[in-house]
Amino acid sequence: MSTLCEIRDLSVTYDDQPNPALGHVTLDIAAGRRLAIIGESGSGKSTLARTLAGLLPPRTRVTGEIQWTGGTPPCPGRDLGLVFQDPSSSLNPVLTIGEQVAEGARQHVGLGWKQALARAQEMLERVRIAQADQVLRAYPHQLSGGQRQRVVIAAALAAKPTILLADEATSALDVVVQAEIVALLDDLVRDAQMTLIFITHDIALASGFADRLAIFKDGRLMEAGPTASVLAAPAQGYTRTLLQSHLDLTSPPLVEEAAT
Ligand SMILES: Nc1ncnc2c1ncn2[C@@H]1O[C@H](COP(=O)(O)OP(=O)(O)OP(=O)(O)O)[C@@H](O)[C@H]1O
Repeated sequence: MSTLCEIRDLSVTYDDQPNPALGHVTLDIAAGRRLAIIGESGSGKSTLARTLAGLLPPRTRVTGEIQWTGGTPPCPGRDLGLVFQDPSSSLNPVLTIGEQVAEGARQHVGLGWKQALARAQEMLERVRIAQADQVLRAYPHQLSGGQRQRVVIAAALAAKPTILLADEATSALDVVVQAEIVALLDDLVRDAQMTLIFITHDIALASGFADRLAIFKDGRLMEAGPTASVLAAPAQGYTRTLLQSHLDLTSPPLVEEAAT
């Protein structure tokens, strides 16, 4: 298993803030695997995502190191596809779906419009949008929330990035659509052998498909490890609380001992 990136003692403090949003984070991200970054609101998950994508606001103070295999950080949109929580705000209401999905391939791969539109249709088919040829000509408001998020994923994949970073990508969707989108992401990254960084507050959702979990609280990495090890023997009381808060009479236990 090769390493995509080594994060060492990373601290990030926003310009107007006295305290760091992330403090002394050390974490390895394995290439071609699925890492879930888990934490409650304000724990620093999106800050980590922005740092990895090179999208922090100006004057943010960053200390520590991020070493990327290959030396240079990935270019967002080209090497690193981004999917955020709210598909409505990721899509431009006055551009067709085709234009928006094709844009990444045009801008980052240098395809002409005709080829980029063909790539867009291929991507819409890959994210299992029915009648992709017609959807190319549709506008975002003509689609459901789940379809819009599939479109955003298609746009993120249009330049064929090697990393997909999904920040609360399913949180705005209902539970059934959420499960479909997670299954889709899982299939897509397996097929293309991409690295998936899946950010969520939902440990149960993440545990279903991530290879590794990294648990954050108050800007600190509480623990990280293979999903099965973290579930079977959480090292931190906080992780145990997260796991136990997902146990109820209708869901199967995540922790073996909790079943007894
Ligand atoms: N642009 C910003 N300027 C100043 N402070 C910020 C900025 N973005 C985030 N913060 C602060 O940094 C801390 C971490 O926020 P972050 O968004 O990374 O957490 P999160 O775990 O992603 O939370 P959520 O799930 O609510 O998005 C919070 O205290 C937040 O208020």
